[in-house]
Amino acid sequence: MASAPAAAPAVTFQPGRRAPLPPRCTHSERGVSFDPGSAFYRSDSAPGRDLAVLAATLHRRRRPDPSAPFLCLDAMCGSGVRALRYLAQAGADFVWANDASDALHPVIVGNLSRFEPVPPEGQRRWVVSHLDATRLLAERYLRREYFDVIDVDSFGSEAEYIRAAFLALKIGGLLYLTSTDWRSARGYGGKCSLSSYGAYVLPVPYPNEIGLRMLLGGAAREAAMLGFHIKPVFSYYAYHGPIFRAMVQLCHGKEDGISNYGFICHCKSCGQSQTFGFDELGQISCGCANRTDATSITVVGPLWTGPLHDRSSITEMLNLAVEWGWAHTSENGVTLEKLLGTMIEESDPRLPPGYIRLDEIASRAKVNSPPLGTLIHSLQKEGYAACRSHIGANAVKTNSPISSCIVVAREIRNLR
Ligand SMILES: C[S@@+](CC[C@H](N)C(=O)[O-])C[C@H]1O[C@@H](n2cnc3c(N)ncnc32)[C@H](O)[C@@H]1O
Repeated sequence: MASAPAAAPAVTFQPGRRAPLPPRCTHSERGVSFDPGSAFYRSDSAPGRDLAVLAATLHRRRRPDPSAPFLCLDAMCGSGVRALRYLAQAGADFVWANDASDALHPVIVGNLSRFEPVPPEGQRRWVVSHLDATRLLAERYLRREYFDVIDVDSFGSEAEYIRAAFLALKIGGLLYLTSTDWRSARGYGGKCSLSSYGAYVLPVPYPNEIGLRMLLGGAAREAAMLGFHIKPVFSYYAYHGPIFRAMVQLCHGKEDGISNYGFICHCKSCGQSQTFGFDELGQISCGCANRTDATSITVVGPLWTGPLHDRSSITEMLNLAVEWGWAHTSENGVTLEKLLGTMIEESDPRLPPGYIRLDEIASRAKVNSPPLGTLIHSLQKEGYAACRSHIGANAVKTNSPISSCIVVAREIRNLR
């Protein structure tokens, strides 16, 4: 067991008084019961927590020294549901649950007490604190207490917490980031995204993928400044909210990460998107057969231009979800089998960033929207990579030119 952090405030029991009674169980996620009380809690976010637990569990099993204590830090824990799930489901040996609001203390302690009612002195499996997340993370770093998994589930932008979180993370550890800052992430005002994320973003037809790529780009930049690079485990856009989430692994060496940090160019004329590195900035153009000029091209970035997910990790997460009986059940309308299955397809290295919406294909082809499954199948028969996007419901991810999508859409129309 790693030393239980010395400065931990919070889990105190006054002599002669009982420990806080666990609150009533009003909620349950994958068999773990808790009560959100007055904390901010969204049941819609349960799939995002499922993904975190699956990835954390696999990370615990895969570590070079699996006998070392597995330490998690939930920097903005709300009710403590994630901390509880990291303990109860991901097999964490120790969890630090923090939330700036001390009014949530009885809620968090009550929920974690369910897992271990009274932590024996010196063997605490969990502590609760009420500090600003950046201060907590910086203090852990200064005390050389590093964590295997750090979870930053912020309101709005996550950008200000990333560096402190990386400092408190073990090399090879996982950082789970959340942003609900959808206005700047989607490009509603390039200057807004520039000040928040250091990326100039204007609207393109796949704004929610851009939001994920900005999140990853910020993490890549901060990691590189500290001498590391990131590997995305998964990136997840949730429609409710909307919410952008990404889990990244902190890896040795900075060069690899920066090779996936650049610009995306979208051509309004032909509908295609391409990536460009910093050394290609002067050559940005579409080169499509349509007549293009500067006004037909939108350039966004710098942001993450590499893969959104690690295919082997996602595949193992799906296998684990099947093993645990989580894959086919859904309490919130999202089935992990479908979500992770789509993410596996999205990980095809032949696929460029972005997706093409069916209504855009239909409008260019001057036909009704083709059925998505039929379109994907037809494009694959033509030799293209094509799949659904978990980010855009009525959209296809493909390396085919939009002109081929138009031809295929017309063929489908003629067959009907
Ligand atoms: C989105 S909620 C967390 C929800 C929780 N993680 C869950 O999965 O149910 C964000 C929480 O962060 C807390 N918070 C906001 N700013 C903070 C900060 N700077 N440091 C620590 N906690 C903060 C809020 O009190 C709130 O409970």
